[in-house]
Amino acid sequence: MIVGQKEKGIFINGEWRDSYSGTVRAIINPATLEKLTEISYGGKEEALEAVEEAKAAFPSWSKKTARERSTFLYKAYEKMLENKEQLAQILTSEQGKPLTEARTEIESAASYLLWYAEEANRVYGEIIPSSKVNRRSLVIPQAIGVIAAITPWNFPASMVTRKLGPSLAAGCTVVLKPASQTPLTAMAIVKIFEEVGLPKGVLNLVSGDAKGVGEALTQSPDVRLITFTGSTEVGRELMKNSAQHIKKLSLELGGHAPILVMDDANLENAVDLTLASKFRNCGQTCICANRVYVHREIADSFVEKLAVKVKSMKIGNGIDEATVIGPMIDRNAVEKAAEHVEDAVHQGATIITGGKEWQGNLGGHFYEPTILVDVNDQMKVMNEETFGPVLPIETFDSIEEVIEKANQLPYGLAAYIMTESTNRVFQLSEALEYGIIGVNDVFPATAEAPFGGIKESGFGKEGGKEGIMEFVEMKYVSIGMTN
Ligand SMILES: NC(=O)C1=CN([C@@H]2O[C@H](COP(=O)(O)OP(=O)(O)OC[C@H]3O[C@@H](n4cnc5c(N)ncnc54)[C@H](O)[C@@H]3O)[C@@H](O)[C@H]2O)C=CC1
Ligand SMILES: O=C(O)[C@H](O)CS(=O)(=O)O
Repeated sequence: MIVGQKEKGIFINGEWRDSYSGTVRAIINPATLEKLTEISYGGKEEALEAVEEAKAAFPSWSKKTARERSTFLYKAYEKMLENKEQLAQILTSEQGKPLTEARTEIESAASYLLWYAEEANRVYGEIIPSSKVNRRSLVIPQAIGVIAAITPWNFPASMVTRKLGPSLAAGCTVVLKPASQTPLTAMAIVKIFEEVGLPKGVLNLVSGDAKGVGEALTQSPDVRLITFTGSTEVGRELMKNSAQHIKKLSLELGGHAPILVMDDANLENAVDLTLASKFRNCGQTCICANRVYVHREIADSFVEKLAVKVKSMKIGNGIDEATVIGPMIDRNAVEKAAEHVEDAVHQGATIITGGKEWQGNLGGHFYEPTILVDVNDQMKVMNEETFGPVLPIETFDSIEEVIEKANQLPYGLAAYIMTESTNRVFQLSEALEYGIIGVNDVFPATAEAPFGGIKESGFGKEGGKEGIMEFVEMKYVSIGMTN
């Protein structure tokens, strides 16, 4: 589904708006480079106005009962599923992922609204048994206030609802800034909340210049928390700029996930899971495998089986139901993947398959799915997040060696273990320095579980009972009893 010739990418206090400057931004299909539409595109001025309206809406929204807030989330959940196909078409058109993946993302995104429609009603306070006979001690949960949500282009639906679900459920009001490459999906989700009657000012959207909008959101004392998903570099900048007002943050940043294929792994399963992890969304996910360590004794068989499957994957326009590998988001992304391959080959790596831009006739940003062997730990692909369809495979001999290698980077988002040994499950899960561990599973993200990284992959949780507590202050009330 292609949207109209011009859309409004700014929604403030219940009104879709043009930008003050009249600026518009073209939204491009990464598979064909065709212009989908143009949207009004704001900046600092629009962001500050959105914060003002969110602040004005906060008292009434936060004073609604949890059940009342929950109802809006549940209705939005139902509407997302009713409009799944249209939302998936919009998502694929602007982001590029295969339609099959886009449909799955819409379902996943909706599940976060359902989960927090339920969790809204389970944010409990506490009465603490007092140590003094004439004092009562209470802890009461309260919404933090106005929050800013800044989201990336790789999951334009689920990254939005992972933040809207818990923040709205907690009673916060929101200013949302979607990625400039993929605003249409976020706009469609905001339209759903508008259709279910979310009060004006509770949810505001500002598509616009990242620096200007970012500056407004970090420097406004009225924004009490920024929830951000994106690169570690931008996360670092947001931390610095938020220090002035001691602003709370929740940061889902970059990753460099290792897959550890142990000698006792179910080999067929390990091959299938590695393929699925690495090449989902053309490798443009923060928790996809960025490197594989495979035990030396099974390495040749693992690489051979994997290569056969990689070579069979259909590359093309995501809107084509048969497509498995869609385009990358932009030219820079293709060049980063190519740079990692060129650097690895220069340092002695061997290309088993891929290793070049796809020469299809679609005109977009395509890179062939690539497997590298004979790699070493000095290569860029083994140290920098590739965020593309390139998989370096290194062998190891001992469990001690592979733990050391897996933990040697500053990232700590997700790691995966392929083993049939219960002992190894616990030995490795406890030794690996990551916020998320998948054991014979490479799709750990789910609404009922806390998703988040450690080290330079950020902090804070999205999903689970923990996810809503990011948006709640636990206030201690001490009451003296008069005799
Ligand atoms: N941990 C996670 O879940 C995810 C991490 N990432 C990481 O992000 C990178 C690629 O995704 P991108 O969207 O290009 O990341 P990015 O960090 O450049 O952009 C993410 C969002 O931040 C905004 N932004 C950029 N500079 C900003 C600033 N100075 N102030 C405020 N907002 C700003 C962008 O417009 C976008 O909305 C990769 O390194 C990837 O690993 C991306 C998606 C998910
Ligand atoms: O940003 C991402 O890569 C997502 O977090 C991946 S997932 O959690 O949706 O699987």
